[in-house]
Amino acid sequence: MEGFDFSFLNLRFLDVLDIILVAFIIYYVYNLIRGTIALNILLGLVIIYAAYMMVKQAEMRLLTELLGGFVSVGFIALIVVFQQEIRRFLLLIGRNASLQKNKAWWSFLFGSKEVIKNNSARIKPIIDACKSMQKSRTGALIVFAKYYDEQFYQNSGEIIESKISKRLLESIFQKNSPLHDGAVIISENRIKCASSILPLTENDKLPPQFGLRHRAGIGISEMSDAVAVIVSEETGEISYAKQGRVRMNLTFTELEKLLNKDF
Ligand SMILES: Nc1ncnc2c1ncn2[C@@H]1O[C@H](COP(=O)(O)OP(=O)(O)OP(=O)(O)O)[C@@H](O)[C@H]1O
Repeated sequence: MEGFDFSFLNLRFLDVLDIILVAFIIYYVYNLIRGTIALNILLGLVIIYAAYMMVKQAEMRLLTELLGGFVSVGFIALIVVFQQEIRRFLLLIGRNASLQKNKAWWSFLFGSKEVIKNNSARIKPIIDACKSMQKSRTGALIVFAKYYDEQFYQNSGEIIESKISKRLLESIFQKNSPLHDGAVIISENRIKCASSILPLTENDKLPPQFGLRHRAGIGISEMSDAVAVIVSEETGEISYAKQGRVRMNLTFTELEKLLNKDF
């Protein structure tokens, strides 16, 4: 029996590598936009492109002309529509490279146990503040930004530039405080600013009890490399938003683990 003839494929090692790298990029981009509104937009664009290819094959001239118009400006449209995702993608690549370097040096100099101890010391005041705000049903939105875009965050907020402290966090979010509305932004191990107004997510599949605070936390995690911790004023529940996805009803052990990983 004759076998299949694959000689027409004429694959070189570099072609295989090429395919693996493209698959890796597609997987990475999919992971980045999974669960966000960007995935729907991307699907829309893929459908338009597939329709264009079909009408072109079928030689339907009017439709080809019409859809061709979209496709020819496709690259620019992609940049405009996915401006925030591209920005997040580039930030992640850049930040990951430098963070990995720092972590490696830190472990080399002080050993990995020291890293964990150091992280716990940083995170403890935040966890303690969340515990106390949960108890007193004080709503809070705390954003941990790996890259601190000063202009963006401070536009609407008040500059704080302070060491992270439980009492400071509690006082900011206290209902009578003039700074309690909006988000506190933590970056580079400091409370950078408070009362920051963030972009709201447009995700329409969120639980109905999610109001503006949750939407703002999820929104910032969609458009940047930041993660957000949300303490609900209504229920005291702790939620955690990362890359546009949200984990609800966290215990403090879970919150500590997540912050240890991401912050
Ligand atoms: N764009 C925004 N950026 C940051 N914070 C915001 C924004 N919009 C609203 N907030 C904050 O959310 C608060 C209103 O929260 P809302 O009750 O709508 O949220 P929620 O998600 O239902 O949370 P909760 O469970 O705490 O009620 C405002 O007082 C303000 O502090």
